Amino acid sequence: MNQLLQGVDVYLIGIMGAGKSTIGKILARKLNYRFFDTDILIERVAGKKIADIFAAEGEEYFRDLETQILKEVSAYRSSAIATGGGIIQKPINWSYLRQGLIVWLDVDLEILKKRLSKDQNRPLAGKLESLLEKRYPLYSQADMHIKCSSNQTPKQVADSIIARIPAMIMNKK
Ligand SMILES: Nc1ncnc2c1ncn2[C@@H]1O[C@H](COP(=O)(O)OP(=O)(O)O)[C@@H](O)[C@H]1O
Ligand SMILES: O=C(O)C1=C[C@@H](OP(=O)(O)O)[C@@H](O)[C@H](O)C1
Ligand SMILES: [Mg+2]
Repeated sequence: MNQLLQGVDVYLIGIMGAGKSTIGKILARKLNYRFFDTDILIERVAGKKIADIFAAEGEEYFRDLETQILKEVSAYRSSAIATGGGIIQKPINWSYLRQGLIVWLDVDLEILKKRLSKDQNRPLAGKLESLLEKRYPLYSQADMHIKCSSNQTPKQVADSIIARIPAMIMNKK
């Protein structure tokens, strides 16, 4: 698999709660890749939780940090990157995402609502439905569309991504 992959990076995109962070970590382990999570790196650089960055500095500041971090991680090969749900909003971010394979984790709204109901660190969770509607056409521009059902475990989702990667790479050539 790794020979087939040739170090091509895998970027996970999708709305908050889709499983990018959870599945990205598993994917990296299975592929023997590095794992980056843009949100974790933003929190590390800012020295505070995402909710606190939004509250103190605002969304624009967060988005600028997000682009800076994305640019930095895009310099590495052989990595799986869990992005934040809003990364697809800025056109410049696509120039970094396009350096690898872009995988969209698509999860039904009812499942997302359940998953996010107790989370305190997603300041935009209240706008889930309108964000999903607005962003859907952007997520649709991914190289791979993974429709996740409610009974699939994160490991199963990671395996279905891995199974489709070789064909994706062939298509990109
Ligand atoms: N396939 C799955 N099945 C069940 N729960 C999941 C699945 N993927 C993610 N989760 C759970 O949903 C929540 C959000 O997942 P997370 O990976 O943080 O999503 P994202 O990074 O896309 O916002 C977490 O509590 C995680 O454990
Ligand atoms: O959808 C969004 O705009 C956001 C999603 C979050 O990441 P997850 O998608 O990992 O929850 C995080 O980047 C921030 O709260 C903003
Ligand atoms: Mg995440």
